[in-house]
Amino acid sequence: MSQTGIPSVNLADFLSEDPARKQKFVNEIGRAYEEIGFVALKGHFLSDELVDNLYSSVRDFYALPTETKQNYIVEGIGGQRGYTKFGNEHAKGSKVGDLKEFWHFGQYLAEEDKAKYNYPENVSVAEVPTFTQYGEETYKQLEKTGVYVLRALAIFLGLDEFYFDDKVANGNSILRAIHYPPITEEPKEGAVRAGAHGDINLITLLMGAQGRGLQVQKHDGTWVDAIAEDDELVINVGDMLSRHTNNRLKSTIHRVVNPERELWGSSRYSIPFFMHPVSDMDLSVLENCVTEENPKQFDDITAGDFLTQRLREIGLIK
Ligand SMILES: O=C(O)CCC(=O)C(=O)O
Ligand SMILES: [Fe+2]
Repeated sequence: MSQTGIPSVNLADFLSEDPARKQKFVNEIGRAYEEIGFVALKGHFLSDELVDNLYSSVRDFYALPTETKQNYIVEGIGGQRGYTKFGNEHAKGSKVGDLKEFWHFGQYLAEEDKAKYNYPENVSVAEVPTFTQYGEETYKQLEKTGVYVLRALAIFLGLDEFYFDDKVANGNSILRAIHYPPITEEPKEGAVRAGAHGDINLITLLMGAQGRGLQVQKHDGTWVDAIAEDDELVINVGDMLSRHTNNRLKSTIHRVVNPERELWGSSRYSIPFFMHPVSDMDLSVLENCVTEENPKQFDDITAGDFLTQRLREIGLIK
């Protein structure tokens, strides 16, 4: 167990040559996802040095004047690359904007694949070149970590181990560097740093859950803090994977609460990696996840159509 009731797992078990250790990881993460939908994971591919370097360039970027940051807003792509300003995104079903600004890095395609996927180009920050560089390195290491997590889940679900590999290769994943600025006055209409929501994607790998703030809702409706240890990523199931598995794996509602008043003056930084498949992945419920007790719960849809629907619901596409 990590500090808070979110089960801890170690990817080194899955990567070991010992089949019993590998299966132990599969069982642990699978059971955790059938229950709380979250784990804290050690043994990932990010070095401490890369994490520190990325955070310091993230801080440098957000310290730029607002007008400079706004030069990096890309119109017409629902905030999928570059900068999104404070208050723009709200949780599905909520009317008040979250108390955050963020930046999106997207997939790094080889030149010859660009026409096939038609993703928006990544944006470089002239004032903080290291932000661009460490963002790309982190994107690739988190993507690699995510591929192994999905392999473990494929085994757990009784699929071929490599079932997800070609669905996430060149996928529409997003690395989001978030800044929750200091709170200067009583937030309007109960606005919080991040309103209660489920993530849209297959799985989310979150750097930066070390401080208090992130809370996860249990089946009984109560909230528990999710606080990771220094070397842990918090990894949760998103709505795409929950749909595909007919809700056998749970996309659990979570939020980021405002700190107590004494701590209003401090920022929170966090960096989730939203792992998406390619847009044409069929998210239709897997046959082996339909049983008499759990009949098919979701209509057939592709990942691309599901994403568009959800970006509208959270205010990123008008
Ligand atoms: O800031 C965090 O810890 C979590 C952010 C989050 O849940 C999200 O952006 O989807
Ligand atoms: Fe989230």
